[in-house]
Amino acid sequence: MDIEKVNSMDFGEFVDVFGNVIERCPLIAAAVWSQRPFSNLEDLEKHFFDFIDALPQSGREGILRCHPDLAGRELQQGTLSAESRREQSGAGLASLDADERLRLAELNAQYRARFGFPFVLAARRSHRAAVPRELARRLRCPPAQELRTALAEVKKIGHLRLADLLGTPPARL
Ligand SMILES: NC(=O)NC1=NC(=O)NC1=O
Repeated sequence: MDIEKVNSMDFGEFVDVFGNVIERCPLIAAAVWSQRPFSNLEDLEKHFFDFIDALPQSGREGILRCHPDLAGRELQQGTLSAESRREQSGAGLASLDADERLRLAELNAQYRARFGFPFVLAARRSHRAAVPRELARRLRCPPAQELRTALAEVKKIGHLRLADLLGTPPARL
């Protein structure tokens, strides 16, 4: 899809296509639409990211809270968004054994209890062995730093989803 096609979209089509670039946050696409025309993918992506960066802390934390856990209940129940299911399965998280799943659930619960939002990581840039290791490492970070780290992961996920939608190779993040 080229940027001219994006710029020609009406509101409904734009939100249909880009509404889940940031997981379960169609509001962001709904807001970014009014910034058209976009000069290219980078410009479109910048508007998504600028919207996130301009939110108050409660809004940025809210974006994180819209993310399903990695290898969590939603993956088991098949209620993930298509994008999340592809990303989590691609990282091998759908084929964890019971012990691995339990360990991740425990770490996710500790993380959420400490920070008040779920652990978010760009699964396509990770793999099943690295997830618990990265979660355990980040669990020890100061909250302000961890909020920044988690949002950087949201942007990596958003970048990869936008690159898929526009058919452009993703940057090496
Ligand atoms: N909590 C998460 O990190 N969730 C996710 N990361 C991804 O890359 N896809 C997800 O659903």
